[in-house]
Amino acid sequence: MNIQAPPTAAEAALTTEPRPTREEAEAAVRTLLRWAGDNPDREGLVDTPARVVRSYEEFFSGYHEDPVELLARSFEETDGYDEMVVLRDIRLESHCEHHMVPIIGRAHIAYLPRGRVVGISKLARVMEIYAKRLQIQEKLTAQIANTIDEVLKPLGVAVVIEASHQCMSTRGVHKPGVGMVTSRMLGAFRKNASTRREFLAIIGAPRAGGLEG
Ligand SMILES: Nc1nc2c(ncn2[C@@H]2O[C@H](COP(=O)(O)OP(=O)(O)OP(=O)(O)O)[C@@H](O)[C@H]2O)c(=O)[nH]1
Ligand SMILES: [Zn+2]
Repeated sequence: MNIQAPPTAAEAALTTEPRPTREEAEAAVRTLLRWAGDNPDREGLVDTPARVVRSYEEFFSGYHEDPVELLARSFEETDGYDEMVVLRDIRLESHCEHHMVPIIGRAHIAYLPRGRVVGISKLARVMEIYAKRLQIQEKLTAQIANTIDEVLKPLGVAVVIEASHQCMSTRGVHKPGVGMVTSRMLGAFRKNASTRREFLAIIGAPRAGGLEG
């Protein structure tokens, strides 16, 4: 089952191209090193293309994982627990799709179970899968909420992300300490103001700055 948003025409076109080999990826890093003005053959840089490619495997591992499969295992034995479940302050590390530099912050994920609950680590893992792709924060927020909603079919889902974008702090406009806050509220969290307020009170006020660490 694939319930993710259908790929755009541009994404679909890219996925039909064969994945480059490791050697091709390393050669691309070598080109960037030369373009930056350095000598890729000097001692300190000779292993850098291989290191960068290994880092990319880690940063972008989310393209090879399926968040739907992850959430498939859920539990019914909850003695009728029907209150909000909130995972607060989940460390978030992603990369912006415009500049390929880090987005660092935290996510808060909540849902209102409809009979079934899921292992809490799985909510953080869903976030990880989408975070380990090239992202904009709005899309990341929506993807996490939509996947939980469509697989678990709870009474409601809420996702809030607070993050700082290194493309805004270390380059371009150079504004460190700026926090971007995005949210996606579905079901009861969207329709019912008191449910939303309860969630927002639990996670506390967004903290601008102090997100880079
Ligand atoms: N909405 C949104 N914008 C983002 C996100 N990450 C980066 N951006 C912005 O994407 C925009 C890309 O703008 P461009 O003008 O194409 O690129 P640029 O010339 O590098 O822009 P500057 O960053 O302003 O120097 C910038 O305004 C970034 O701040 C995100 O998660 N969400
Ligand atoms: Zn960026």
